[in-house]
Amino acid sequence: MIQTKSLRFTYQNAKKDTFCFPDINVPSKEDLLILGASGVGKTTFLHLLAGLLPPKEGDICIHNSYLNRLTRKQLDYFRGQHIGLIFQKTYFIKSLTLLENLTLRERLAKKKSDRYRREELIMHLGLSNLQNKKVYQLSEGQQQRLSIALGVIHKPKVILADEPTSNLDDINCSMVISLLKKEAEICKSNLVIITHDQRVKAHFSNQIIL
Ligand SMILES: Nc1ncnc2c1ncn2[C@@H]1O[C@H](COP(=O)(O)OP(=O)(O)OP(=O)(O)O)[C@@H](O)[C@H]1O
Repeated sequence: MIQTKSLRFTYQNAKKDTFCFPDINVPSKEDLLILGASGVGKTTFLHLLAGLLPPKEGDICIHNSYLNRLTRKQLDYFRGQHIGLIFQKTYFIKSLTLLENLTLRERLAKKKSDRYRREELIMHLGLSNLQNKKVYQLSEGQQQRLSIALGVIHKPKVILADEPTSNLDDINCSMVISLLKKEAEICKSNLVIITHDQRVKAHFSNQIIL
């Protein structure tokens, strides 16, 4: 469950006015697509939901925890445990294998190593025959699927994806959306996607425009 109320944010030293974001209320296991023109503040909003930026005013409540009331340390812990972030560009450790990157992500989330979960995820994402390859040996599309795996390996309560399809052709765009939806279903998570990719609209009934 994700709820925000009267959320406002200003970048330090920025010329732009304060961002005022609409209130959202996403019940457990539901999805939300956030659309909007370039520069309107989509990534900023996503970073607020992830606890990466502190709001100037307002509340962000995720599964009964108010992010704006947590200390920095509590917030880092909460994010590691409960938030799955999928960025447009993911920073892997390219000299490690796909499997080693996943194991490392589990450790950083302070989750128990779960071999079954790793194998399940690798299989769902069609990466089984690549698990021992170094990341630099993977194609762009394979790296994109690994970035989804890294975002959801720890079964987060909320999956936040920033423009996950913008560089993809139509076939890969549909595949990435259905993989994200499937993982959200398995993890019983909320899936929130921000995009200006109009192709994604058809896949989500719950949408807002910033
Ligand atoms: N760290 C920062 N400091 C100051 N201003 C910033 C910072 N990050 C973003 N901005 C500004 O805030 C505005 C919103 O940026 P944001 O990245 O949230 O937009 P967006 O809707 O995600 O855009 P796009 O679709 O192009 O990725 C932009 O005008 C941007 O220049």
